[in-house]
Amino acid sequence: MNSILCAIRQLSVTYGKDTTQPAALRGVNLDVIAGERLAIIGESGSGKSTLARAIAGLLPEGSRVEGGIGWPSGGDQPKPGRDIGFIFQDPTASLDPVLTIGEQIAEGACRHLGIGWKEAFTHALELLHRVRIPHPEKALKAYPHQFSGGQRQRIAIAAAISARPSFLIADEPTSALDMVVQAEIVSLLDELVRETGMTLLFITHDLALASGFADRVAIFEGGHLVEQGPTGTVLAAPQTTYARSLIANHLDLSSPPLIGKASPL
Ligand SMILES: Nc1ncnc2c1ncn2[C@@H]1O[C@H](COP(=O)(O)OP(=O)(O)OP(=O)(O)O)[C@@H](O)[C@H]1O
Repeated sequence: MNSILCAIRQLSVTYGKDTTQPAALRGVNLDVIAGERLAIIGESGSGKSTLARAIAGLLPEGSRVEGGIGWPSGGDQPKPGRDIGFIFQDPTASLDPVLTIGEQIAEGACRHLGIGWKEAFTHALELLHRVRIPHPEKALKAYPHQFSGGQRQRIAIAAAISARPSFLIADEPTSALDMVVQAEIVSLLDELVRETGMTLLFITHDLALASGFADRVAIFEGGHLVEQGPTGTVLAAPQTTYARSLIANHLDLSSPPLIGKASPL
């Protein structure tokens, strides 16, 4: 049986000092299993990004946290950038416009893998090949504005995995991209995770997208985790009204999964 990478227990998060502010997450209990692909699904404001930030230790100062997040395999809270790679919705915001692509990808490797810049640039070049950026040697010296949105997200993925994290969190990584590019990015992530054995937490509001590759889904509504289970089971026999309505909406739209696996939708 696979081991638990991250054990979330009775986790509640409230932003800011205002005690009248409703909690963004309330009493969440969830295990992330090492090596799995777990999709976090819910509509806007349901607390998905808050969960991701809490796991990565990236909540803003002043956030009130109750309950806890444990890492049963031992050691300290994993470090973002080194142990946890993070991919954001908007690659333009996550890449620095004044640094070359090579510098941005090499930086993580240099800082966390204990290698020098020269070796880190070789590593960056390999990663650019791996995420299939055309003319990688040229791309190393180029700047983010010289690439399309989909290519920028590939570069952001290369930067996120540069320090060889064992846990990758992708927070709506495809929502700023068109459908075809979305499918390419999802299949790239799927491939990278399969090759490296990384654990993937994939946040999306798109159930059809998640159904194509996630092993398990966890559905959030209003800060509560309302349902979780193997993807096929939740889709075939949802237990809550909310999950049923999410699935029904997709059935109405006949929205196909974007990649791979047989779709129960
Ligand atoms: N930095 C912040 N300060 C104050 N409130 C916040 C902050 N970030 C999020 N919130 C609030 O917390 C709640 C949950 O937000 P969160 O971003 O986690 O939801 P989400 O499901 O990821 O939404 P989306 O899909 O739109 O990104 C929302 O009500 C949001 O307004």
